[in-house]
Order: sequence, then C-alpha cells, then structure tokens
Amino acid sequence: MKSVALLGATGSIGKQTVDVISQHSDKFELYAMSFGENVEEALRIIKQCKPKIVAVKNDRVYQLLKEQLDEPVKIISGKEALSEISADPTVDIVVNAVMGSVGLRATLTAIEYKKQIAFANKETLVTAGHLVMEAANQAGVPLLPVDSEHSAIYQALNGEKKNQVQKIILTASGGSFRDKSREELEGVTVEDALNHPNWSMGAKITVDSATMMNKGLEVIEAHWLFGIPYENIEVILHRESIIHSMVEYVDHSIIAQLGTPDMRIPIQYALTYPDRYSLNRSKALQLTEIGKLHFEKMDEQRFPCLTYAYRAGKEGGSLPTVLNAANEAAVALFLKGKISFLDIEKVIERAMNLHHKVDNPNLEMIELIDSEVRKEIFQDYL
Ligand SMILES: NC(=O)C1=CN([C@@H]2O[C@H](COP(=O)(O)OP(=O)(O)OC[C@H]3O[C@@H](n4cnc5c(N)ncnc54)[C@H](OP(=O)(O)O)[C@@H]3O)[C@@H](O)[C@H]2O)C=CC1
Ligand SMILES: CC(=O)[C@@H](O)[C@H](O)COP(=O)(O)O
Ligand SMILES: [Mn+2]
Repeated sequence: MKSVALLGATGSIGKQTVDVISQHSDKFELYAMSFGENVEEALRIIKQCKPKIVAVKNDRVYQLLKEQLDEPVKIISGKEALSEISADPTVDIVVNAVMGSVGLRATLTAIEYKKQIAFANKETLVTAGHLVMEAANQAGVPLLPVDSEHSAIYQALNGEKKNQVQKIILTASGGSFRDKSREELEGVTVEDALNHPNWSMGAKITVDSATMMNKGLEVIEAHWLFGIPYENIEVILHRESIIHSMVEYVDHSIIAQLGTPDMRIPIQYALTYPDRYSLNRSKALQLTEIGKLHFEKMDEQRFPCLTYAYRAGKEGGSLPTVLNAANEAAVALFLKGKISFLDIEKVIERAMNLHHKVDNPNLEMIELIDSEVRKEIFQDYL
C-alpha cells in the first residue's frame, strides 16, 4: 500500500486523483491532502478518504474547517504546510496538483525527501525550472508528468535515446476561442473563455488555453522536464486533442500517444508507472468513430502569449518567473472581471518589458520577483 500526499485535492486534477486512488484502494491510500478555500469539497473528500493530515491555506480556513469537521484529522496551516506533508516520513507519493507557483517549495521538499512525484503543477517548472531540475537530477528523483502532453512525451521517449530526438511536437486544441479572429476577441466574457472545446479543467488553465499561454507554459515545462532545446520544441494545432503529443526522431519516425481527453489516465500512469492499470468509466478511443484527425500550423500573430513564453524561455534567468507571475495575476484579474481578455497579453508583455533580468536567480530571488510583479500589477488594477 502506497501512502499519497495530494496537494490541491479540491481542484480539477485533485478530484480526479481522488477518483483514481479510490478505484485502487488496495494499492493507494490518501494519507495527506491540502486545499485552498473550498471547505465544502475538502469535507467531502475527508469523509470519503479519511486522510490523517490536512494542510490548509491559512488560519481563517483552518477555523472554518475545524468548526465543521467531525473526523479525527490533524489540521496544519500556513506557508510551510504544503512542504510539511510533502516531507512526511509516511508519504510515499506526492501528487502536486496545486495551481500556481505556490507549489514551488513543496516540489523542492518532495525532491529533497526523495518521494515519488506525480507532477501537474506546471507553473513551478516555469518559474524555477533550473532550480527544480538541478535538485531533481542531483537527488536522482524523476518528476513523473501528469500534464497530458508531457505524459505523452514521457511515454514516447521511453526506451529511446535522448540524443536521437529530432524534435518534440506539442499539440494544442486552440482553446475556447480557436475559431474567433483577433477582432472578435474584443468583447468575450469570462464565461466564454471557460468553455473549453475538449477538456473540463480548473478556471486558470482553461483561460490559459484560450490565450495559448498554457501551451507556452508547456513549452517551458517540456524544455525542463526532457532537456530539449527550445528550437526543437514545436507547437501545432490539433482540434481533437486525441494525439496528446509526439516525438520525432532523427530517422523522422514520429512516436505519438493517443487517447480520449481524460486526465485520470495520465494521473493514474504517474501513480502506477511503469505499470498500467485499467480504470472504470475510462472510454476506449474508437478511431473509426473519430474518422479524421486535423493538424494546422500555429499562428503566433493570433496568439502572442505563445511568443512571450518562447522569448522568456530562451532568454532565461528571471524572465520566466516574470512571465508566470504576470500571467497568474492577469488571469486572476480577468476572472474577477477587472480586465478584458485581450488585456491579459498586454499585462504580461508590459511586465516582461519593464523587468531587468537577473541571471540564475536563487529561490529567495525568484520568490521576491514573483511577489513584486504581482504587487505592481494588482496596484494598477485593484
Ligand atoms: N485541470 C487539468 O485538467 C490540468 C491541470 N494541470 C495543472 O495542474 C495544476 C492544477 O490545475 P487544476 O486542478 O485545473 O486547478 P484548480 O484551480 O482546479 O485546483 C487548484 C488546487 O490548488 C488549490 N490552491 C489554489 N491556490 C492555492 C494556494 N494559494 N494555496 C493552497 N492551495 C491552493 C485549490 O484549492 P481550492 O480550490 O480549495 O481553493 C485547488 O485544490 C495546475 O498547475 C495546472 O496547470 C495540467 C494539466 C491538466
Ligand atoms: C489536459 C491538459 O493537459 C491541458 O493542458 C490541456 O492540454 C489544455 O489543452 P490546450 O491547451 O491544448 O487547449
Ligand atoms: Mn496540458
């Protein structure tokens, strides 16, 4: 039986992870979990899975949970709580499913304590990929990708030689506004942006898919996870989200991973690797029912956020930290109705242009820059 610490249990990935763990309760137990504000969902999960420890965001949530909890659970709160459960000696697997760079220290802690890491929290790799991968390589701790494209690439690289990779091909659905022109984006609403054509996800990543920043973050994530130069990471539009990504080798063979859009599969694979388990209610892909698959060149004029991400990744240093912090702040403002959809890219570009890049920033510098960028943006709009 493997004990799991699930960071971000009440979110989209978190809840699907609970489903996977519950279906294999002979193999996994939810030993510890964390959440942010959603006390109602947290109580449902606590009742269902009976974790021993629950890490909450702050003392206010701590009080709210304590008042309603009738299970014998240890509750811890505050900044270090995520790291505390990631380091717990009983924990075998850490599933990092929090949204945002708030997951950074917990990732470093899970590496330090040599846990098996099922890694969804892409913002962590964007903001501090050089630190995270240096620590992971030194500790000999692999980050098992949960992100569907990176799970596909991980599978397509399996058993192959890295130096024989020609390029990585990341697929993008195009997001909620893929059939809208730049002009038509002027008046779109939050509700429009949250209407992803293929996936049901958390709000922030769904907006990121619409701006194409999600794919930009995934380019940086792939660079760090697999050590592939940015010049060898290509993004193509693939409306069906059936091919989750591909690897082309020097002989121009392309190895791809396909499946129905169901995040429980990459989640489960990161938990069970190198084995594969079956899963109830997971739909088999019927290619003859799909008929055709479509591929188009990515238009970076239409999606400037993808260009910003490549620029930040290639320039490196503290620029990816600025890109990620500005994006998190801008999307939060958009979701609150404070800025328009097209303002998101403007906020990011301005933050990047105003920044004086720091080379090879350490953890403290990354956290300082992250908070400074957010403060400056929120001052302008709140
Ligand atoms: N959803 C998906 O299908 C995919 C997601 N990912 C990545 O996985 C990660 C999670 O995404 P997703 O599940 O969609 O996100 P959600 O917003 O649905 O969930 C995020 C989780 O993190 C918690 N959380 C948010 N902010 C804080 C904070 N400051 N402190 C503590 N906990 C916090 C939330 O708590 P609460 O809700 O209780 O406030 C929630 O449990 C992201 O990095 C995303 O990019 C990658 C591929 C696919
Ligand atoms: C399910 C998942 O991994 C998301 O990152 C998804 O890929 C978003 O899709 P697009 O960014 O391709 O619209
Ligand atoms: Mn993805």
